[in-house]
Amino acid sequence: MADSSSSLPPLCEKISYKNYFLRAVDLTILGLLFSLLLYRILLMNQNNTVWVVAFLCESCFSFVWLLITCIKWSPAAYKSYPERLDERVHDLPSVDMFVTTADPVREPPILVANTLLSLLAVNYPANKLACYVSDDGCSPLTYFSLKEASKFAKIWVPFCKKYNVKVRAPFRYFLNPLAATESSDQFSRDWEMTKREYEKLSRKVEDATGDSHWLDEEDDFEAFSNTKPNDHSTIVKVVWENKGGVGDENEVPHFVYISREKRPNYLHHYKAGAMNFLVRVSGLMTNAPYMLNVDCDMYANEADVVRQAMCIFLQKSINSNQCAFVQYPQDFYDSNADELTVLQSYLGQGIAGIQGPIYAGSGCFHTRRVMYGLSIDDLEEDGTLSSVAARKYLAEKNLERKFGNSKEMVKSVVEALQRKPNPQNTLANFLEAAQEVGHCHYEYQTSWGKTIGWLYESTAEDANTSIGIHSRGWTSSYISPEPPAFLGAMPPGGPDAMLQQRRWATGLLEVLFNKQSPLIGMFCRKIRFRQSLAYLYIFTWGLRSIPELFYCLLPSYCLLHNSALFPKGVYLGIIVTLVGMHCLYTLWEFMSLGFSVQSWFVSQSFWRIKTTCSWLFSIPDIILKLLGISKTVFIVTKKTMPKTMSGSGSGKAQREDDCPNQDSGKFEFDGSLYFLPGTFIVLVNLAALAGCSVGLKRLSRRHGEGGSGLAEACGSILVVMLFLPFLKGMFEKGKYGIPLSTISKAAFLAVLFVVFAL
Ligand SMILES: O=c1ccn([C@@H]2O[C@H](COP(=O)(O)OP(=O)(O)O[C@H]3O[C@H](CO)[C@@H](O)[C@H](O)[C@H]3O)[C@@H](O)[C@H]2O)c(=O)[nH]1
Ligand SMILES: [Mn+2]
Repeated sequence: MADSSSSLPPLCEKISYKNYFLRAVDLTILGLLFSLLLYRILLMNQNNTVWVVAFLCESCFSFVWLLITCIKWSPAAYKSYPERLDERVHDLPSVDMFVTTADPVREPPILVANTLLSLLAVNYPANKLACYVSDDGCSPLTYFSLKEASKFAKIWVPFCKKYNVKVRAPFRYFLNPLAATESSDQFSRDWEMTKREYEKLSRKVEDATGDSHWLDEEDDFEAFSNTKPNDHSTIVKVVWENKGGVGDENEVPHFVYISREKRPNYLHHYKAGAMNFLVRVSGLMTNAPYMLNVDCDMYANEADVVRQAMCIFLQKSINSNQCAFVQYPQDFYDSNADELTVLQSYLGQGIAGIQGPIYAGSGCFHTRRVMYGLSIDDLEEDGTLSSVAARKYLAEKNLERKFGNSKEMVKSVVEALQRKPNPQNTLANFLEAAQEVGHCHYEYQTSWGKTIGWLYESTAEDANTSIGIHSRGWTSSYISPEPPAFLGAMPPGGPDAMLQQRRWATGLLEVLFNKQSPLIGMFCRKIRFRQSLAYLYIFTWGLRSIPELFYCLLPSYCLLHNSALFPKGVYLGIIVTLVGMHCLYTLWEFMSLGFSVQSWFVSQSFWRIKTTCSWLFSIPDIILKLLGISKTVFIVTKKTMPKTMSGSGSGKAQREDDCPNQDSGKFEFDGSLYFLPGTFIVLVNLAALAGCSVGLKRLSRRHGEGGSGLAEACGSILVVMLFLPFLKGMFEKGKYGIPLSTISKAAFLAVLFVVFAL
């Protein structure tokens, strides 16, 4: 498809950055950590258990830093040139786009509708696109909203394409007032009309939310009567079919709504199960070679997203046949995830320089054939199936056993594996087959979720599927365009964020202990060694809660017990330099991406809070799962439609300025157990500091005799500063205040701790 003559400029370039200064900084920090460990070993027999505990914690931190240094060593990213695509590629490949939603209350249907509209309107021939929305909530309201949205799409899509609108999610676009200067009469008329129509759509959805009369009035909703989210038959609705489309500007791509069968006693595998159903239905209907998937809140913020990804897949010179997926970073329109953005930017680029970024669950283009289980060795140079692979995959018996007992499905898999272009079909012809592949028992004893499609056995289906792909030898690519390609929402600091972090940490630990574990793959699979280390870094997030928790308690324990935590004399310099360098380094990372000092501080604090308060719970979760006592669950994160956005801009500025949040950085609390460890840490450190200011004389007298001193007191102050949201929370009321019950439990534990330490 792509013209490979080398005289033409490339569709994309891989940019590798080698920064020797940063490498030196990473190594210096590592060196300091190792000298600290050495110092502890040398003085081990003169000191007590605290010394050993500190040594163990610091060994964990050093190991993590060693992993980080390896990951960041040779960062890379891709730059694509979508404007060159048309002259180079005569026949663009088709792309199936998937959106998953699961709960009409936690995921407002108007938000899902906006994501859908942004995808339907991307800059790509409409006859090459199809959008499938999977609704695990089986909600007539979601269906109604999406159906109305698809009617509005007939106005919205041509409007976006005619005026080359930048942001194609209407709720975002219409926040900017019409600029009087640059608009023609025709444009303002169209703009006003489109805005009115969007407002009508929003109102309809809002009205329908409170009232379900319309449900009984239309036959179309019959499929939803007497259904429960966890008990209903498969629903497949071809809402809009782009019949005989030629890809012109006024066309709207196909749009199909699906909801797989659910029964109370069946495992449904949450999002991974939904994704596999999406793969099957789209395989039957359109069978595009590439599949984009986004979470329901992550709208396309850049009209060229599909074209940019295709630049990577179609560029011959960069081993495009080996690239399994193209991942865009997850960016957010609220400022609740600055720390995640920074982490993605540095670690993401680092991993991109090894074997390729980790699939993050949203904003990713996958290759259908790879999802059907192919390994890198199954392909010839030119991308066709090798004869061995053809025998292995295309035998009818094998196909049915692996992909399930549907003739149509097997046929579509064969076509996909052989890269046969799909003939233009009428989507409605496949309704029956689509119903069949949505049955609860369809996947029974097949390879779905085991080696094919999105993999089960972890609530972090993204990382789980990702390591599966890299273990089969594939690479992946990372593009981070400006403005960001997709924007979504993150919950603010509080119970929802804790819940989400716990699910991530538990899900990642599940992969560490399943058969995909990087610990096994490192030696016997086609995954690169440093790539395994990158996975190891992420999968061990949950385990890090233990040393972090201990380290937050150590300064206070030492103050109370009057024993030394940190080295004495000139050796104290090791700790001081370490802390200082780490602060400056992370601060630089934040500021060079355009974030403020305050955002850096809030993130440092949030990182401590999430490890000790949320990730900590992933440990009992995983133990209970490994013992077979309980299963892990996927609780959907609550998403809210932002109301207070205005102005325009790009990139980082666009994210923050548009979302002025007076309470940003303010932590929310409730009575859940998540907030007990944090409150306990603050109380214990306050008690130690209070004790030490009362007994200051004792402190200074003992100084130099191996007891605690100023360094331990500073350590304690630092911990309290990092847990500042908790300190504030003790004096606040309402959702910003820590409930009395949590404070009393923490106080009780703190008293025990003090008595134990004295
Ligand atoms: O049973 C379920 C549960 C969830 N979802 C969908 O999965 C997506 C992600 O769920 P969300 O609650 O937004 O989770 P987050 O923690 O915000 O998502 C991150 O983490 C998940 C793994 O834990 C990944 O699947 C996501 O892509 C990634 O953005 C949403 O579109 C949901 O509708 C389903 O379709 N079915
Ligand atoms: Mn989300």
